[in-house]
Amino acid sequence: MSTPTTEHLAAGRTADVAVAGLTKAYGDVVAMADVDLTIASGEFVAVVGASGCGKSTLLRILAGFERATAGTVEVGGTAVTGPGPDRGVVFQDYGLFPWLSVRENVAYGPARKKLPKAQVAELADRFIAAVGLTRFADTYPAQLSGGMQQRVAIARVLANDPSLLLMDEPFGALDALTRADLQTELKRIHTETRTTVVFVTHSIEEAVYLADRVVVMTGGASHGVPGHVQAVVPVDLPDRDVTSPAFNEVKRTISDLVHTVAAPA
Ligand SMILES: Nc1ncnc2c1ncn2[C@@H]1O[C@H](COP(=O)(O)OP(=O)(O)OP(=O)(O)O)[C@@H](O)[C@H]1O
Repeated sequence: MSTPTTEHLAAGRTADVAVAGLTKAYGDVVAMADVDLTIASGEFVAVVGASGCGKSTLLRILAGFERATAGTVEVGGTAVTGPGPDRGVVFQDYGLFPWLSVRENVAYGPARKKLPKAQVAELADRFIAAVGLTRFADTYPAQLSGGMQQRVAIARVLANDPSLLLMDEPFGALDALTRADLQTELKRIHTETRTTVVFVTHSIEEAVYLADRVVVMTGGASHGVPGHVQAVVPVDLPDRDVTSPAFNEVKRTISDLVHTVAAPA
């Protein structure tokens, strides 16, 4: 695979996020209650927590796929009332169009915006290069490995120039080496674009490696207490050496918080 291009990845749009008093109930079950969270423009925030604590629910509400039962969500100062092109979403399953080539998948969003053809082609090529897939631009998703398909999914979302990138376990289905590669690339892309990122993961190590701050959620229906934010941990490390004592100290702090059992309401 070719080395990803670090040039020409111009800073994209970026937005702050304000979540206040967010509550989501499914019938009688309150999945998540009273979540407050502010994210600065350009920040990378990871969300961790045990299964069922409401991580994906929070992300889906930010994406506008679901409406909150109570509370408010603003992205870039505008209330979220549904999905919008200002927010790009990457899931664990790549969600590519199998009948389109890599280039056509990445060009899809810009083409729908009716940008001039040359600009669409330039955008597609730039983001395909950014994820290291230039040599594969004319191949189809079925011909690519899972890691390569997820690179295409990331390029496709970035080509739409979102101001907020929402990622739900995007590397969860990948083997450890591919996952590490994509983490490094995402970190580099974030450094270059400064797009605000909210990244849901089960891996505390991945969260500490990638994020400026880690939101720890606890609770959930099976705990008898709604999912909520237990703590927000800043990752104040000069580098992200996963073997360093400082890195492991932050991991331990977060792990202890994840396993905090909230008192039933
Ligand atoms: N469409 C739905 N209908 C009913 N309950 C739901 C629905 N979606 C989510 N829930 C419930 O809301 C709670 C939070 O779910 P959510 O998927 O957000 O948790 P999560 O932290 O992302 O879990 P996981 O780590 O397993 O993906 C769970 O108890 C879940 O059963």
